[in-house]
This record gives sequence, structure tokens and C-alpha cells, in this order.
Amino acid sequence: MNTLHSIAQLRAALARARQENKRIGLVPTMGNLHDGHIALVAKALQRTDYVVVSIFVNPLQFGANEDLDSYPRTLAEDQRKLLDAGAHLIFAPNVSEIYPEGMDGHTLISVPVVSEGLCGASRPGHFNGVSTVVGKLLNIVQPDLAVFGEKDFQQLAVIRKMAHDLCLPVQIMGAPIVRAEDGLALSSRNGYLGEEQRRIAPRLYQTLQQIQQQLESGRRDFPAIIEEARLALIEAGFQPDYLDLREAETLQPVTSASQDIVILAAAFLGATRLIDNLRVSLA
Ligand SMILES: Nc1ncnc2c1ncn2[C@@H]1O[C@H](COP(=O)(O)OP(=O)(O)OP(=O)(O)O)[C@@H](O)[C@H]1O
Ligand SMILES: CC(C)(CO)[C@@H](O)C(=O)[O-]
Ligand code: BAL
Repeated sequence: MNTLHSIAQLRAALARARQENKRIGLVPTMGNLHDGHIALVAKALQRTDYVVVSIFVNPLQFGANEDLDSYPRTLAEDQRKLLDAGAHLIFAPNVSEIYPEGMDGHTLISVPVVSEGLCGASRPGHFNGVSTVVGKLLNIVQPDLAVFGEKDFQQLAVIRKMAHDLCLPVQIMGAPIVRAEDGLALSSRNGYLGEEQRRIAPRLYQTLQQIQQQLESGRRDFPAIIEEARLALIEAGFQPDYLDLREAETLQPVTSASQDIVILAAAFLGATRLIDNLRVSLA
């Protein structure tokens, strides 16, 4: 399994794979890999013959006060994990390979509506950065299939719409959230948590599960449900960023007729921002 840093080298390797009629899969990541990422690789390996994992901490999707500089970069360890997982190729470009003329003035892909609100409201410009880099990665690799985690539920919806609207010839596939034994969704940013914060962190998922139970038992006073859960998060030690119920397919606000709902949350524990979500079917 090679690690390539340039687009030209990558395209040459992919041309060889295509000549052998291999179906190509892509798993875009920012590295510091955990079992959630490895599950995406496994899903791609089940459906394609040649799996490329990109590792790129994309500066275009980070806000000015976010953790771009401190984001964990662990290439050697990631390489070992991907070799064990059976991936075929790592694409780990430098920032100058992806943005040779810099990021100012770069063409942006902007996906309306679905990228507004939720993480889009808290992280202005974030989804333009994500859509632009994913659009570039899809053009560079030209995979048959690309796999993304449902942990970043809104991101997956944004990428699906981008691929649809731009007629990109790729299948976008979601993969379920992989969790620690105590329920915490695996995330590279969990590594920022101190011992006490790590003990509190699973309360985020537990709060989503409590909301799920209330919806399943027939409660429909959505604002009250959300407010109670928000207060429970604060009581547990979080600073909630958002907690919301949306239509799972469209991310539009729920109504009393909604049947396929997703509970979405982002909350800070100290300086660490965690996200999670849980889908509820009321059909
Ligand atoms: N626990 C998880 N289960 C399933 N997929 C995941 C999980 N965590 C991340 N992913 C997916 O892995 C891909 C790469 O995500 P990324 O490298 O940002 O990892 P991350 O752990 O989510 O990091 P961050 O802490 O930045 O959110 C995305 O498609 C993301 O949804
Ligand atoms: C999809 C992605 C790799 C684009 O930089 C990133 O947003 C992520 O890791 O979820
Ligand atoms: N997992 C999404 C990437 C980010 O938070 O920037």
C-alpha cells in the first residue's frame, strides 16, 4: 500500500487500476484514524476493488478560531491502520498540492439550504470548504463509490446534494456511526478530552436516546422536549451549541406529521466541540 502526495502520481496509479477494470472506492478523511474510519474503509472494500483513503486536513473548512493548527496529524500510525484494514492507496497531499494558488480566490462549491443552519450556522463557511474539497477529491480520484460517516449527518446530506446537483458520476454512500462501549461516537476530537470530560462525554448520546424514547412514547411537544434536554446537557457540564429535531431526508424542521426524524446535537465540553445524532422512525 503506497502513500502518494501528488495528484499526478495518484492519477498514474489510478489509471493502472482502471486498466485492470477495477472499481474504485474513495474514503475521504482528515486522518488520525479510528474504528469509525476503518468501518468506512471496510464498507468501500466490500463494494469496490481498489480503495483510496485520502488524508487531508482541509484548511478551507476551518474557521479562524478553530483547531486547524492543533488538529492531530498522525500519518505513520494511520498508514499502519490502513495497511491492516486492506486499503490499497493513501492520498496524503500537502495544502499546496490542493490549493497551489492559495485559498483566496479559489472557486467554491456552495450547497444551498441543507448547509444552512445546524453546523452551518455555528461554523460559517465550513460547508463551502467541505463541498469544495470533496468536489476536488471526487474529481481527482474519480471513484465509482465514495463513503462518508453518518456521524457528520449534515455533511453527508450536503455531499449527496452536491453530487446530485453537479451530476457527479459517483455513488455516495453513508455508513453508520461507530461508538465506544459507553456510547460516545468515535471522533478524532475525543482525544482533546481530559479524563473528567471523557467521563461526561457519553451523556450527549444518552440525551439523544432520552429524546428518542420520549418521541417513541408519543410526546410531540417538540420545543419542550428540546428545552428539557438542553438543560440536562448544561446540568451534565456541556455548553450546547445546538440541539434540534429535523426531517431526516431533507433536514427541514419537523412537524407533527413527521415520521422519519433525526435528532442532531453539537455541544462543547470545555473547548472541545462534539457532534452526534440519532435517527427515529415514528412510522
Ligand atoms: N464514529 C464514526 N462513525 C462513522 N463514521 C465516522 C465516525 N467518525 C468519523 N466518521 C467519518 O469519517 C470521515 C472522516 O471524518 P474525520 O476525519 O473528520 O473524522 P472525525 O473523527 O469525525 O474527526 P472530527 O473530530 O474532525 O470530527 C467522515 O465521513 C466522518 O463522518
Ligand atoms: C469529508 C472531509 C474529509 C472533507 O475534508 C471532512 O469534512 C471529514 O473528515 O469529515
Ligand atoms: N468531521 C468533519 C470535519 C470537521 O469538523 O471539520
